[in-house]
Amino acid sequence: MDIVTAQEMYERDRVAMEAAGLDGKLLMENAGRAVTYDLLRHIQKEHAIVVLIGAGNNGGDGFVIARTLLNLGYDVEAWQVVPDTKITGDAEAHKKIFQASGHPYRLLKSSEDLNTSLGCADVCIDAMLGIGVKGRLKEPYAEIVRLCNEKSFVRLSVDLPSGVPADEGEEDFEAFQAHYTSIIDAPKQSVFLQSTRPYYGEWSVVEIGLPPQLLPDHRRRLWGAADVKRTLPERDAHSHKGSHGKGLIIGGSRLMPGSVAMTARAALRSGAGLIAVSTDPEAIPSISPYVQEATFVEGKDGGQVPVLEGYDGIAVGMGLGRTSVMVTVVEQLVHEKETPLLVDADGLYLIKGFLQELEKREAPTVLTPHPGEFAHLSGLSIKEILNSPFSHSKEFAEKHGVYLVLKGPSTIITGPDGEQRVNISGNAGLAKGGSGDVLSGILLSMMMQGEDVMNALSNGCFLHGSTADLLVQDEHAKIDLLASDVIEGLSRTFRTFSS
Ligand SMILES: NC(=O)C1=CN([C@@H]2O[C@H](COP(=O)(O)OP(=O)(O)OC[C@H]3O[C@@H](n4cnc5c(N)ncnc54)[C@H](OP(=O)(O)O)[C@@H]3O)[C@@H](O)[C@H]2O)[C@@H](O)CC1
Ligand SMILES: Nc1ncnc2c1ncn2[C@@H]1O[C@H](COP(=O)(O)OP(=O)(O)O)[C@@H](O)[C@H]1O
Ligand SMILES: [K+]
Repeated sequence: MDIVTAQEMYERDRVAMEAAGLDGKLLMENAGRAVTYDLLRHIQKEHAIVVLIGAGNNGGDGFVIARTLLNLGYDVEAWQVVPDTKITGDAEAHKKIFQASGHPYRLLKSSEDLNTSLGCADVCIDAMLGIGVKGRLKEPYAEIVRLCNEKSFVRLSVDLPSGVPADEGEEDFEAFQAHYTSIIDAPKQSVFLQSTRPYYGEWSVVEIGLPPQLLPDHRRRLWGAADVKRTLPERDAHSHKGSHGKGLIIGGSRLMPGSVAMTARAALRSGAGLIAVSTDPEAIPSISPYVQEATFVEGKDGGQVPVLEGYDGIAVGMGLGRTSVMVTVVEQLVHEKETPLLVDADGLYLIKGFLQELEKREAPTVLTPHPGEFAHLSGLSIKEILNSPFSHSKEFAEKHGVYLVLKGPSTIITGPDGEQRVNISGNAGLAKGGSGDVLSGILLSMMMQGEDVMNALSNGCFLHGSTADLLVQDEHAKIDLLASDVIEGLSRTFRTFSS
């Protein structure tokens, strides 16, 4: 499913109208009706409903929604919150159809009148502003939004919660706090940002009849279960352990043995053929009982710098520490151009001095930072990253020729050519030490088994998160879930996808 900016959404509508001949009024009818039937899941027949209608096309959707609900026999009060002169174009056409259907609307004159009406409502449908919002809300919207947010009714938004910007990069806003948002055609960037995501509440996307083949491809997609089903490599009946990748994991130290142990076990649970671990010899006794299938490699001259040849993929950084020996290891990895490389945790700190050289690697380089680590790598502040994760990820990945997995509740995976995928599986049970180590193991394993790196990374992120989601449905709560539980839960997720 495509993820769009406001501009890209207007472009999709324009293509539908100009290239496919879909009339704007028809699109609005489609949108309004699709949203109505979606919202009905949250409305009961005995509910008193208020529909708030704003000045633009989002308000036009509101007239369609109010008409459809009234035609279906629901108890609806339609409030136009701007003067008649503000309702123009397709929205005005739908206002006329609404009136021709014999339905009355109320015009906002004072906020007291509206407040009385809101006081009697069970459900409030916000069709005030959508992707056309610019800057902070002006009156009367700002006051209405404040009134609505204080009420105890169910708040449902059309396309976007009014006031929420569609695009990343906007910091200064005030918005309707929806319990549920019915998104028209495609999720906007703000669905995935830390600051704007909470305003949407739960959400889903309704289809409005745009012609898929004609729509521009912005190469920014939400990666879902259907994509995983379509692209997850099948295990060939005639395969042997060498067919599924021989991986090397460099990490762990005397005081941090657990991280590399989890990465190795997660890689094996995700299908890697062979896993070798290069770690501090003192850490081996605590790692080996946890991953009996792994082997251990000794560095050159008995030291900690391993031989890097002979692997299908290498992961470095988990629990590695930041000593000068490790700088040498990372430097050699950067110069070892032919093996796919994944860098996480301490590895990300150590690789900063070699960023300019990554472009020269022939095999894929994957960096998996959380926002704090990305701030260190990029020199940006965490706030800047959280405000504009799409553009900063893209710029960084293109500049350094790397795959970037920017982790968080919405994880953004960016390729060196700027293509982006977003994963939203997972839950706050993953917000714990070790979750990232498990993800690294899964990603290493996926990269060794599939040819397409973007698919491998997107599938790995999805499987990691959806395992956590499955686990909190029955066996665990978000509070007690451990990273090691996710490793053991992978079997269940893989069975779901291979059945
Ligand atoms: N064919 C299509 O395009 C389809 C579009 N569809 C629907 O249309 C929506 C987009 O419609 P849109 O472009 O009319 O924008 P929308 O969000 O309704 O608002 C525009 C109004 O907001 C006002 N305004 C702006 N900022 C403001 C502020 N800070 N504070 C106060 N007011 C502010 C602005 O005022 P102005 O700046 O012009 O004075 C203008 O009057 C989209 O989200 C979807 O729901 C569907 O029907 C499918 C087909
Ligand atoms: N609130 C959350 N919702 C969904 N996924 C989350 C959440 N918090 C963390 N995660 C996921 O958990 C992992 C945490 O990785 P990371 O920050 O590197 O953790 P650590 O370094 O502690 O192992 C990432 O895959 C991230 O996407
Ligand atoms: K809205």
